[in-house]
Amino acid sequence: MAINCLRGVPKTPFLSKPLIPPSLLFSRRASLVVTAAAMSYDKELAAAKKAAFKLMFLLYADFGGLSVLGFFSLTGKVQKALLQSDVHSKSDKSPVTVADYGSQAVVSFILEKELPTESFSLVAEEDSGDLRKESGQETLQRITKLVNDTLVNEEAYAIATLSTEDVLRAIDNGKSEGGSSGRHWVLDPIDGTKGFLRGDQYAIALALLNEGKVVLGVLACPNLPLASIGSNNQHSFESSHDKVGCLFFAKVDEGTYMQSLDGSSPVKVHVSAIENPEEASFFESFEAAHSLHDLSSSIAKKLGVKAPPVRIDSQAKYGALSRGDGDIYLRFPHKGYREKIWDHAAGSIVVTEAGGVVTDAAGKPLDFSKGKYLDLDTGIIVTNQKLMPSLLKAVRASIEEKVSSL
Ligand SMILES: Nc1ncnc2c1ncn2[C@@H]1O[C@H](COP(=O)(O)O)[C@@H](OP(=O)(O)O)[C@H]1O
Ligand SMILES: [Mg+2]
Ligand SMILES: [Mg+2]
Ligand SMILES: [Mg+2]
Repeated sequence: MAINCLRGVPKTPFLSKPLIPPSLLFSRRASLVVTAAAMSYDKELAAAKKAAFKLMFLLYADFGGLSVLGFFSLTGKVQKALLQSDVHSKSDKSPVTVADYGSQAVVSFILEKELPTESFSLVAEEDSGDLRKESGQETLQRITKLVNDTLVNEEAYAIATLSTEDVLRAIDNGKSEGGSSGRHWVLDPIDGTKGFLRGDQYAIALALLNEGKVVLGVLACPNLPLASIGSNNQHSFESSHDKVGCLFFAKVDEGTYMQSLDGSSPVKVHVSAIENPEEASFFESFEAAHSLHDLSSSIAKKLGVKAPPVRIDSQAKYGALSRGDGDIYLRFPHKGYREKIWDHAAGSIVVTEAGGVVTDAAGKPLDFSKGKYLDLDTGIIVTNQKLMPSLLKAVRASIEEKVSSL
């Protein structure tokens, strides 16, 4: 497997925390240390992974013929074809499917059930507006069936079949505005809906914010091969016979891990160690409407990157970068577009905990504390620590050139 990784599972953080020195006892700092030590986010991570794995099994394309999962393989394929045909248009003309709504309802429902003692705040992409209209009733029925089918084996939740009203409520849990205080879950139920519809890459992206900082992220990429997707490997993932389906997870200060669907142990992953830009490769959106491909080309050229861009959808780019499949991710939306936190929260912690750096085009860290939008300068750039200084220089020079040519 061409992945830069060490085998192993995360250590229990409690064991590695230092004892509090007596001089700090009863001080404000001591209480902060205690609070930090108490925040292992183990329960939260387990709940987030449970929801993401459930959706992966439901949505993934193929699993390389593993006999033990043969049943899932067949139903998954049929299920996915049905879900891909069920597409609607939102008010901003972007697509939304029964899978987007269903995934949001399932994640919202599982988090609430798994973490009953915590106050629950969720900032998520979809809302129930269109589903409450007369024209949305048929779609709502299909979403409700999908959610019930997904939760059917959850006897521990002691739930009867969910009604359409239960499903609408679960979707609307995602209406929180987020912000700089308290805890907020951030969810993109299907990131890269266009990739999902094409049979290419997409992700279920779930993160937890605490006091405005991302402290945990889970990125499920049902179509991402376990093997590296390097620059010479731009195939249709649907037709690949390699094993597909990767789940990345990260907690603050504990590194990033990748897990497959076959029940094997998580492996620790790292971003690439490449220092020479000539050997580097870069990722960008498949959709030219989502990122200025000409600006990325100009940056790559200035930097000396020789390989052609690897164009893939969704936060699978962050996942692939976190395991060293590529070295740089460039994202420059067209003028006027405002980035949303759910498009970057999970991906950014997956990359930073794997040793990478995520900033805006001015080199500032992304600020997730301002509500549902990211307030940033021009674009988002991601790479390893070694390449960042020269990348930032190339970004500045290319942007200046672009501005002076207008
Ligand atoms: N004009 C635009 N510019 C930049 N991003 C856009 C965009 N329109 C939509 N997007 C965002 O791009 C995301 C997909 O990113 P990528 O291009 O990396 O696949 C979409 O997520 P959803 O598919 O969850 O709606 C959407 O939030
Ligand atoms: Mg969308
Ligand atoms: Mg998205
Ligand atoms: Mg989405």
